[in-house]
Amino acid sequence: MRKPIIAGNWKMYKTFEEAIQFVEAVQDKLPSNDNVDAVICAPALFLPTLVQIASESELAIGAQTMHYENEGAFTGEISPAQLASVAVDYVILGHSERREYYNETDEAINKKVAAALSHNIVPIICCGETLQEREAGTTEQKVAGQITAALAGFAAQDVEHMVLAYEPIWAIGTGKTATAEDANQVCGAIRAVVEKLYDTATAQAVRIQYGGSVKPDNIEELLSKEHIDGALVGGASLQAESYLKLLEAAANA
Ligand SMILES: O=C[C@H](O)COP(=O)(O)O
Repeated sequence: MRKPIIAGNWKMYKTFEEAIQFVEAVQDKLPSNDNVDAVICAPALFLPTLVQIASESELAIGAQTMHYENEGAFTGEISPAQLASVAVDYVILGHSERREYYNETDEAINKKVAAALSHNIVPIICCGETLQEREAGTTEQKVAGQITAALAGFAAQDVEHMVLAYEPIWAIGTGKTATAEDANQVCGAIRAVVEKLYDTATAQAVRIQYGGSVKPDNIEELLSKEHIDGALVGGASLQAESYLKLLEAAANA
């Protein structure tokens, strides 16, 4: 049985003060991490402070992206070594917004996954199709290609500690959620890709999140599906109350 993982992706929202208030508000109310892993991926600027505040709780802090080099002349970037030096536990890689606005490629994502693992940072690797791709019937082909590229060169024991996230691009921030059946079907297809690349045990161990307009009122149904092991959540992770509701639902799934 895979433990659910709920990761909030705050994107470019919240001031420093609001971020601190959020972590202080949730940290004593988290369900046990025997039942759910709780993660907040915050703007990079806030990471050291949030890690420090959350250190006594079961809330894990993650970044939203990073470079694959440990250091160098890359103005504005943040390195895996820098994230590790402030004890960040997770990093989102290959989010569709990074792919679209910052030209992040499958090749760069693969290098970032290797860099994250080398610093014991858990990568949350995103994949997902556009509306046109869904309508053209190429969803599974698209996500299989993205996942295969991201995992190139890794051993099974690396993969079982990664988190994969299926986010249909047309469902992000739009209020349009994929039906639980559709989301489960694509998450199942991703698991089948992992099985084909590795073996059944690895495919059964890896956790696959769904993301795209996940809210307290749809999380239960999504998590009731066989292949959905959690959620990568934007909007509904910004308020302490709704984030806690998502965690409760996952802890009781
Ligand atoms: O990383 C999170 C996703 O982009 C989903 O965002 P959303 O929950 O606001 O649709």
